[in-house]
Amino acid sequence: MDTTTAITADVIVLGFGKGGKTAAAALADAGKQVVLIEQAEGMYGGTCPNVGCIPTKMLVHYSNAKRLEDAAQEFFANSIERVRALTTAGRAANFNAIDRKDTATVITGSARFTDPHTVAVGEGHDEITVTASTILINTGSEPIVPDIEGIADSAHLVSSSDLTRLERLPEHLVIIGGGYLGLEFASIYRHFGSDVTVLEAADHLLPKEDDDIASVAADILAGDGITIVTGSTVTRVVDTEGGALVSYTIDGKTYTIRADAVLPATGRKPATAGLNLAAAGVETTPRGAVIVDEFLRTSQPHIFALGDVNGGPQFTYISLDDSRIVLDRLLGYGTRSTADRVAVPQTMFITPPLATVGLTEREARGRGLNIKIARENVANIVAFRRAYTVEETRGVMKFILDAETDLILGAAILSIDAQEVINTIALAMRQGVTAATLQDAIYTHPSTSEAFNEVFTKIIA
Ligand SMILES: Cc1cc2nc3c(=O)[nH]c(=O)nc-3n(C[C@H](O)[C@H](O)[C@H](O)COP(=O)(O)OP(=O)(O)OC[C@H]3O[C@@H](n4cnc5c(N)ncnc54)[C@H](O)[C@@H]3O)c2cc1C
Ligand SMILES: NC(=O)c1ccc[n+]([C@@H]2O[C@H](COP(=O)([O-])OP(=O)(O)OC[C@H]3O[C@@H](n4cnc5c(N)ncnc54)[C@H](O)[C@@H]3O)[C@@H](O)[C@H]2O)c1
Repeated sequence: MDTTTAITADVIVLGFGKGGKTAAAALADAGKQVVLIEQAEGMYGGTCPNVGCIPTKMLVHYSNAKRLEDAAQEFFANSIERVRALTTAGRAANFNAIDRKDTATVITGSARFTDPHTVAVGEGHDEITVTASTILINTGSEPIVPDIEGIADSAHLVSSSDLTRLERLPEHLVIIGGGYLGLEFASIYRHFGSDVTVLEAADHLLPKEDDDIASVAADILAGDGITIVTGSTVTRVVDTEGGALVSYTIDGKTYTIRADAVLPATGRKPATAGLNLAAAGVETTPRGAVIVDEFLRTSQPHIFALGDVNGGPQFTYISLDDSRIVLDRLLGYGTRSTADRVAVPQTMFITPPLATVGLTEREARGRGLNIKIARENVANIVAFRRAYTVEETRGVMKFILDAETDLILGAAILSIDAQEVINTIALAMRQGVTAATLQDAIYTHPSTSEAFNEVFTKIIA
């Protein structure tokens, strides 16, 4: 007897990520029958509000609020509890925002394709199949656990998700990889009171940034007591009664450190393994990313891929922008594309945060551009009084300017409020606003934007 439940819809959305949920809501509001399939109840709303941006940024906030007299473990546990409250509320709001619509349904279970128009959830008697003319893949990405002897079986292995809900503050956290994720957690856990070691394979930290910016960031992290070991190859993790022993080599010499918790932060790969994309005829790269064109169409024109799963930059706002492109194609004029993106900023939420946009000096010189460089340390920018009022004068601001047109080609801002003011710079770059205009603008006082009144006069090259 066939007990499979078969549903027909207009649109299936696989995964509750930023792009998928935004598109699902808009399509349902436009009268389409939408089925959104999410594999885990704990992930309604996707990575960002549950185990990504939101809990980590709340942990940045709490870890920075900790005073010397606060008991580390108690303060940490209270902070995690507040994070749990916020993520729980967010999850319910996200679920209701879709499932309460008359034309939308959320199904919970892991989805896999059975043919180009059909997706199945569950097994045997519990199987549900959904067929639709349009399918959006928005299954995100998952951490890469590096191929290091003993790491996968270690009882001390933790994921980034674990670090947003741990019950006990680790005494010593070892982080493998000094990228966005690794350095944010290094900063958070160090401020809560853990000893933190970052083992980075590259010869120096933040190799994509200019050396002058990377070295200020490295000095700030080291000044906060984070041990950063660059040029290191982690070879082995061995569990002992006293914790995990993590061995690494530098120039052929082996060192071993003890850890309560070991976080691999060596990148995230698109989450496509369980989707049975072959049944849909959807092609992937060797890394498992769904191959898309600039309109986010896959090798099957009725199937789109949004967010981390399509191998683009792994940021929530990129997934959101992906939804704008797909919605424009499904409900609008079909002209919007990834090629429209100019000056997309990013922020690493260490303390203070490092926000960047556009070209680095190295990239600009590599392209043979005629540039000038404005740069000043935060502590030396007299107009930046806000930094003194909040007692955080660490950092640097750097701008790469076109020497002929005075247009901004790139920026690196390592300072308080960097995550905010970088958006002004990105807007200026998109709108063709010159450095002189930003320098002469009226800003509120005391504010971080005021630094622009001065920093553009600090031409160093
Ligand atoms: C710790 C951390 C901190 C971060 N901080 C920031 C930040 O500050 N700012 C920022 O912009 N970005 C940040 N990011 C990156 C950001 O979270 C991601 O780029 C973004 O969430 C990706 O969204 P998405 O739409 O691609 O999918 P996701 O939000 O990842 O959602 C995909 C969903 O699909 C589900 N799924 C997977 N497979 C299946 C299946 N087979 N069937 C059904 N459902 C499935 C998953 O459970 C998940 O809920 C952070 C990431 C991490 C891990
Ligand atoms: N604030 C944010 O926007 C934010 C925060 C966290 C994560 N994210 C997103 O999540 C993605 C994943 O972050 P991530 O930090 O894991 O990846 P990443 O690619 O940013 O950094 C990985 C780092 O690990 C190093 N590495 C790789 N293999 C190694 C090894 N075997 N041993 C030691 N070091 C090794 C790399 O040199 C690199 O520095 C990022 O691309 C980012 O887009 C964004």
